[in-house]
Amino acid sequence: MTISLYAFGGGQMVEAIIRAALKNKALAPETTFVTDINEQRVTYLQQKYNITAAVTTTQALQQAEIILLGVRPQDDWNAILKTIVKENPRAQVISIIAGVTLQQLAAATKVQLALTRIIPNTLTETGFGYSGVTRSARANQKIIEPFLTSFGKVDYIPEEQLDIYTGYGVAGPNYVYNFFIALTNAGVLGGLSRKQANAVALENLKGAARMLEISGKHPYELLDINNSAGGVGIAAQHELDASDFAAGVQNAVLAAIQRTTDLGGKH
Ligand SMILES: NC(=O)C1=CN([C@@H]2O[C@H](COP(=O)(O)OP(=O)(O)OC[C@H]3O[C@@H](n4cnc5c(N)ncnc54)[C@H](OP(=O)(O)O)[C@@H]3O)[C@@H](O)[C@H]2O)C=CC1
Ligand SMILES: O=C(O)[C@@H]1CCC=N1
Repeated sequence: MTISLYAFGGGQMVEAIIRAALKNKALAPETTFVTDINEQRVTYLQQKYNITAAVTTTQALQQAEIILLGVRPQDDWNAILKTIVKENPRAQVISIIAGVTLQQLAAATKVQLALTRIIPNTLTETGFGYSGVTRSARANQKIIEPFLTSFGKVDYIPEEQLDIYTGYGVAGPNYVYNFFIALTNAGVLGGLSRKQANAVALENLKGAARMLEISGKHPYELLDINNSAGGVGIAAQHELDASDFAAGVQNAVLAAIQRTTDLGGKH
């Protein structure tokens, strides 16, 4: 069964959500509406997904079962919330805005909305990737859950963990993409073609993830299997241990968490 949706902001994340939810039949094109201050985005979404991506469609907003707040923390979500209170205060309102708390969202209106805060992952179409989710007391899990699970796995977490989830989990693919680039460049540096290096790295990435999943072994145990005495693997391990590799990744995650909190705190 599909649910009607009205999204404010039609950027990268909303597009990724809609693409997966339409594909998984949680949304139907005729009851999916997106509004964006950027008219080119509206036209693009309309043409690509056959949805009604209109600049103003008050009736659609009034009838939407779920309203998605898809703008950035720096955008005027206060004004959007006021519009929702005026047009459809009974809808389930889902905010994907990084860092902005339920309390901050609630403070923007006098009426208590059925608010849920989620931090979705751009891996929407893969079936992988967790959304961190925190519901307010008025949110209706039965209504929102089929929609949420149509674009990823759902992890209900305390709100104080959402910023950590954002910097670590949702920005998570960024760290993996960076590792992939570093690794494939190493293959090319060693003398493989770009095509070969990409193919080998992708298989290793998928295979190593699967090994971690099915073996139940700690990664140190898996490293033991790969490192023979006085051999190749341990020579590489020595260089990695002497480098800033681990600290670099950890500092990047901590910076992302801090940035999430800072962005929310600005409001
Ligand atoms: N990308 C990601 O991986 C993730 C993003 N998020 C969250 O999703 C939200 C959107 O991020 P993302 O999609 O990457 O950003 P984008 O910049 O791609 O999208 C935001 C869109 O909203 C538009 N916009 C701004 N103000 C308004 C308004 N008042 N009414 C309607 N539209 C408006 C912007 O237009 P214009 O550009 O012209 O200002 C832009 O098209 C953010 O809050 C972010 O924290 C959460 C999890 C992951
Ligand atoms: O960069 C961003 O703002 C989004 C939020 C978390 C990951 N990407």
